[in-house]
Amino acid sequence: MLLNPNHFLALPRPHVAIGLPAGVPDTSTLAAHDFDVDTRTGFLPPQVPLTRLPPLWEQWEAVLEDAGRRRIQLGDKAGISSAEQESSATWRASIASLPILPTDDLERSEYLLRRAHHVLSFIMHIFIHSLPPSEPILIPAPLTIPLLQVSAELRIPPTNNYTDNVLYNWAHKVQPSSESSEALPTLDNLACQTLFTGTPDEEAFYLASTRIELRGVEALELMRASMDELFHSDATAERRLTSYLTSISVVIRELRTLLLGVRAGCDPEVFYNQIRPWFKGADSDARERPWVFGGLEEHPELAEPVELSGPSAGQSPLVHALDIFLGVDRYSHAAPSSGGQASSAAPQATERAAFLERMQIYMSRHHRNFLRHLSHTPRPLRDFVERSKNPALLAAYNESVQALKEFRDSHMIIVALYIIGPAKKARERAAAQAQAEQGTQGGSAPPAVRGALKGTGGTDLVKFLKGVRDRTAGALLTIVTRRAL
Ligand code: HEM
Repeated sequence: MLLNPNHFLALPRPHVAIGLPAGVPDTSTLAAHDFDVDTRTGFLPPQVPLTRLPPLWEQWEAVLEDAGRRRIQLGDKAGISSAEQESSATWRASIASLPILPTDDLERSEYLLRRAHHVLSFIMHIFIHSLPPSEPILIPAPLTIPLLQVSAELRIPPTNNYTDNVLYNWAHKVQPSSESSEALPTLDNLACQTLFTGTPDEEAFYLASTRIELRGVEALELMRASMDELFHSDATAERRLTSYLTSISVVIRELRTLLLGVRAGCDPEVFYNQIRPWFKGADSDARERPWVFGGLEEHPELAEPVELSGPSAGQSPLVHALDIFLGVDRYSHAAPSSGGQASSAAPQATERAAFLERMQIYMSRHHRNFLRHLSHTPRPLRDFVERSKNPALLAAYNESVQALKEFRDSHMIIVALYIIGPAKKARERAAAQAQAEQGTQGGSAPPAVRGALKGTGGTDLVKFLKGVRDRTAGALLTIVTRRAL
């Protein structure tokens, strides 16, 4: 959807470095003045994200479409045919021969920039992961320069992220009737715009997150209402907060059901072997090949990127918001100085805090600001609940924390099913193959399956996820009633 140039949203975007003049609202997106959090769709944009860039950048769209048409395969796919390899090489060569398209006119619109990041980051991941494993990763300038320019404008790294493949990747499955003019996304009418593999499994994987974001809107609304009550901090506020927290725990339990629902459409083996490898960032490449961004020497204004993790639902602003609102962030991934029951696991806690803070770099700057705003509230919920000694309020708070802990329990089950199990099978296959080839290539497993399992965000995933889950449980408050004092 392209906006009429006279529309207020088509006003020039604020300069990324200078910002807005005093008193001028940020209209770069529909809800930018509210941290781009829509009251109806939360962190998802309320309208279908732009599906195609204007003709000036048509060549990028055509390259992405061509990748889908050719069904480009992973460069290290077992048994890749020479026809598939040739097709990949031809596709990659078509990128190298593109002109370096200017991005100046994209910079007038947040929507154009987001579509450009979506298209270019998908192309870059396909380029990199379709390369034969023995080849160095040299990304050509017609891709790197515009991607780095667009990323600098959006203030996010140049890799494919959760905004690209979930938040700004939705479409209607069935076109709603023209009367439903708003055409908001709904849980049962969702599809994706772009996929790496074209498989229904990949779509089901993204849509599990899309549904979680959408169902989470009610939790965001309850958080907002709770913050109003924290302002009043009286007996009525305690009563209302108790009710809001009870409702939040119901929503979190539904998020858990939606998370587990991924099993209905996404096969673990397909996910692990065909889908997940496209997500890898530079920090989870087992071969540790550096990603070399071509053309930088001609563009001294562009910095060599250092943040190169792949997409992860660890970049979901909703889950971060729940952590921050409930105050479990200080427990689930806090730096050791934050005190409380958290202080015993100091070094790992710092690592976790660092990871989750780092994941915020990959979010849209509006959502990042929202989380920062939430974490700097002068009236934190947890402190109020603790001080109140109101047993019903404490119980309702604990119910929400418990629900979040159970969400993370289920997340561990999903990770075991989708990563740990298939990785074990892959290791066994590799070992059997190595054994069969013994004498010619030696008996050790190939580097792709050796060592601790890494998340696409680059974590030692089992240790990391267990730690976050256990520390969420550690945020439960002990119920000491007023009468007992
Ligand atoms: C098949 C489905 C899923 C798999 C295999 C999976 C896997 C992982 C892995 C490996 C990590 C470790 C961090 C990293 O390095 O990326 C992670 C983190 C995380 N994932 Fe998932 N995930 C799945 C679905 C989801 C969904 C649907 C959500 C919610 C929108 C979610 C939310 C998170 C969060 C918030 C983290 C950060 C750790 C935490 O706060 O607990 N995941 N996930």
